[in-house]
Amino acid sequence: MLQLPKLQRMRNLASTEEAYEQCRQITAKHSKTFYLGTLLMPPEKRQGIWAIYNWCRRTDELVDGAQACFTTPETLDLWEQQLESVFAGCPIDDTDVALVDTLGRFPIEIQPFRDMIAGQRMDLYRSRYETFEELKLYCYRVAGTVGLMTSPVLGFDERYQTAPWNTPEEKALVIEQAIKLGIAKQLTNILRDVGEDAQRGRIYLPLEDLALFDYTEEELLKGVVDERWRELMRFEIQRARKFYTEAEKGVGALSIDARWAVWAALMLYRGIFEAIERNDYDVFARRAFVPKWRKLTYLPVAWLRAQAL
Ligand SMILES: CC(C)=CCC/C(C)=C/CC/C(C)=C/CC/C(C)=C/[C@@H]1[C@@H](COP(=O)(O)OP(=O)(O)O)[C@]1(C)CC/C=C(\C)CC/C=C(\C)CCC=C(C)C
Ligand SMILES: Nc1ncnc2c1ncn2[C@@H]1O[C@H](COP(=O)(O)OP(=O)(O)OP(=O)(O)O)[C@@H](O)[C@H]1O
Ligand SMILES: [Mn+2]
Repeated sequence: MLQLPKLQRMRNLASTEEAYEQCRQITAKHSKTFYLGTLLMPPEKRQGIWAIYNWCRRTDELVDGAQACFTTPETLDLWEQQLESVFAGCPIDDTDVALVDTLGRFPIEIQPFRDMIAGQRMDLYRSRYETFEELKLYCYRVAGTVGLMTSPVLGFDERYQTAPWNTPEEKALVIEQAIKLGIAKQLTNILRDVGEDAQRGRIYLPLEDLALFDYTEEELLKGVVDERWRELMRFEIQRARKFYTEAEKGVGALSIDARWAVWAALMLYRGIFEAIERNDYDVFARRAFVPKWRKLTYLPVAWLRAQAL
């Protein structure tokens, strides 16, 4: 039996406040959009999101970051052991201290975290997706899971909780909508990063879609932008927008003090599609992003949307 190196707990771990500050810095550094979103929610909830964001970022960096070339399946096994330790209340390193504290405050389950690691394992051995169903499983694992991780922190509106129509089926529907928001954002991320991923030999767009528009893998890897490519991108964006539309129905079930943040993060991320369209679908030569001034115009609209159930 392969003996994995034992988890080595760091000696003097950070205090809880120091650990949350480290998580805040990581969130602010890696994602302006999500960081801005967390500032729109109450302190205890934003700290919990920072702790979850940091864990997700560390998980993603294992396969997507600078140390990815050293990452093996055994690395992810060790990372999963560390996760089990955190859920047992035993932090291994500094930022684990923040996640352990968050787990003590909110009813968060471990399975979505395990599922995200399973998604990262897919990135270790897969660089193509034949069908949208295969891609959807990947998107659930790396992004739909984030909706499941964060929903207990965001909380649910009491009117929604006590409403007579709030049947188990209704609750399941809202969970589905949380997952769909994650999938929608991952699909957005995939369309934004087609060029970046192609440079690493990765194509997330389903090959069945490329064939539909008579566009080849080789042309994608070369960054060919023509009418076939634009048609393919319009098709992908249209499908991804449907996931946002579904997810929007669930935002109203969240606590009112978290709805502004989620509406803002939803609109800011979906705004990347308009940036791709403004760039005439050239995601190879130009990174699509929402300029800061435009992000700010979304905030009052997100606030208004957040007032409605
Ligand atoms: C405001 C708020 C609630 C933010 C959530 C922040 C959070 C914990 C995000 C985790 C992001 C992360 C690092 C995941 C690891 C894998 C990964 C990279 C996933 C993709 C994210 C993109 O991150 P980024 O923009 O930094 O990408 P680059 O690395 O720079 O390329 C993903 C696209 C996943 C994002 C998924 C979500 C934020 C889940 C959204 C769902 C909810 C908040 C549930 C809402 C509930 C209902 C009922 C609708
Ligand atoms: N991975 C990246 N590669 C190239 N440029 C990037 C990258 N990430 C951010 N930028 C640049 O940072 C600026 C802001 O982009 P953007 O809003 O996407 O930032 P971000 O932190 O990636 O936000 P989010 O991760 O929430 O999308 C833009 O100029 C964008 O080109
Ligand atoms: Mn980013």
